[in-house]
Amino acid sequence: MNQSKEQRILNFVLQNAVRGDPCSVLDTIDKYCSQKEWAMNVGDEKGLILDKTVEEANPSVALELGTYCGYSAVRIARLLKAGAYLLTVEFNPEFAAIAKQMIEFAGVQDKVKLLEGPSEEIIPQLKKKYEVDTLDFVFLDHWKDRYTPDTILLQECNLLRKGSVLLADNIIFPGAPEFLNYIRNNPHFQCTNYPSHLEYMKVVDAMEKAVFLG
Ligand SMILES: Nc1ncnc2c1ncn2CCCCCNC(=O)c1cc(-c2ccc(F)cc2)cc(O)c1O
Ligand SMILES: [Mg+2]
Repeated sequence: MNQSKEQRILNFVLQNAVRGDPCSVLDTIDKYCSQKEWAMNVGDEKGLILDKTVEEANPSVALELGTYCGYSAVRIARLLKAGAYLLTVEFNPEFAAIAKQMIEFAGVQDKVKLLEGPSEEIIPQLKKKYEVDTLDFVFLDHWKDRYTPDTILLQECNLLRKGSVLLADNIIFPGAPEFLNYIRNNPHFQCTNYPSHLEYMKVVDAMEKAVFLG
């Protein structure tokens, strides 16, 4: 059976990146996806915005919705302080299997917990099953029409605290207009827009940061 694109990306990393070196894994994925096959990793340009937001938040507990091949999980985990960890949620079992191998090859597996399933099922389990108190940082990069319901669900489950930082990908392309309207008109969030481009393309995109005010 011929390989999936995600399997080809992983194989290119296994053959060309340096095991245990997260930056080499990120650079190798970016090289493959900009030169050979486009894929929906956050990429190098928006990745810099993600880096700065994570460094500023300096989270003890981070959540990612939408793991895909693990590019942003590696990107976030490499910046986490000792004892801090990332929970990343992936709906698609094939993607989750690829991401698991990518995260292990990069050597960040001790900082990352990969949870398989739909976000709407996993989020309500975070406190009891995964022993989360509150989330310091949340990266939204899954189905764009899940950004709003899952942000509401995070609040309903008391998973946000004063100062929790949300960062959403693809605000312009593919777009999350309903989320933008919700979050920018919500007095409990302080929003900042970061103009950028769609990964590996000249197409305009943006990220939106939303700090929970309690
Ligand atoms: N735990 C969970 N719960 C619910 N859904 C879940 C999930 N875990 C995963 N998913 C399912 C999300 C599948 C991927 C989401 N991301 C995207 O759909 C996405 C698409 C593009 C794109 C751009 C231009 C194009 F021409 C085509 C596509 C770019 C991006 O940066 C994207 O993040
Ligand atoms: Mg994205």
